[in-house]
Amino acid sequence: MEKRQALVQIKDLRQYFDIGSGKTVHSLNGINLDIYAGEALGIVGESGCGKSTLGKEILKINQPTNGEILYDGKWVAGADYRKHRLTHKERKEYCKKVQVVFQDPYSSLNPRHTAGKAIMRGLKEHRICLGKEKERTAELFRMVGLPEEMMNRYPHEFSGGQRQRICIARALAIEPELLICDEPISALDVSIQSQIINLLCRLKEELGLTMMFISHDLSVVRYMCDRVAVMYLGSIVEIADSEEIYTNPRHFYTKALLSAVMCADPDIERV
Ligand SMILES: Nc1ncnc2c1ncn2[C@@H]1O[C@H](COP(=O)(O)OP(=O)(O)OP(=O)(O)O)[C@@H](O)[C@H]1O
Repeated sequence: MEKRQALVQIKDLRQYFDIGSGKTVHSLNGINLDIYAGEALGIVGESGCGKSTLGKEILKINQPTNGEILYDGKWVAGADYRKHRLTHKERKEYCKKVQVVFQDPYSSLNPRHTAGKAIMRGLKEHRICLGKEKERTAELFRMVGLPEEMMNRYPHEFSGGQRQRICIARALAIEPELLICDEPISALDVSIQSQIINLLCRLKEELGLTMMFISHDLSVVRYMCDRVAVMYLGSIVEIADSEEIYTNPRHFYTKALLSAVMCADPDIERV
């Protein structure tokens, strides 16, 4: 069978942070990972194992210490950035293809901008629906389950769940191919977490999105994702289809994660 090319190819990615006094944090220790078009890939692992750092590498927020990231077969990020330098246009095109929804919807929104403006800015920046930004914003509001009349409200006038819906609409406004969701429900009230999960599942299907879903909530990942990568101390220790991971975990850390909550071994030196 012909091997399909991944949408995102991550090759030997390392991220070391110099934190002063001669100390270095090894956040990513040689990640090799493929993300396929149309799939929902879960990234799980306990706090501090490098999940968000991995997302930030794909978003080009961090500059990797080693390794590279290819998107659609083309270099987009890596340690060797001098050799591959992206033009402004290429960088902008890439940023359009990959969008993010962060954990805290409140700090993700500018308190001085109405929800409508937050979305219209992105449309204007990327010249999407030129001249019809307002109509498109209203459509995006409806798409995420908010009445369009709410466009003129400010972030503090929304509930946490509604704010996260605005952040999702803002990300989708740019018409991304890959949506990185970094703990999108962990700051929300338990009662509305499932609403946001259902919304993300529906939008993924409707829009044919590829999704990277970062979470420490294993049940949510099982529900949402086709495949799951388990991270431990900056490395991926196991990756498999969701059901396989949950019914037949192979790595000791995956088993531990599933059976209970386990602390990282304090004897393993990270710093
Ligand atoms: N810019 C930075 N400078 C220094 N250290 C950093 C930086 N970013 C991340 N780290 C460190 O890298 C490690 C991994 O952090 P990361 O945020 O990726 O973990 P995580 O798995 O997403 O955790 P959580 O689930 O709590 O969000 C942590 O030890 C963190 O302190």
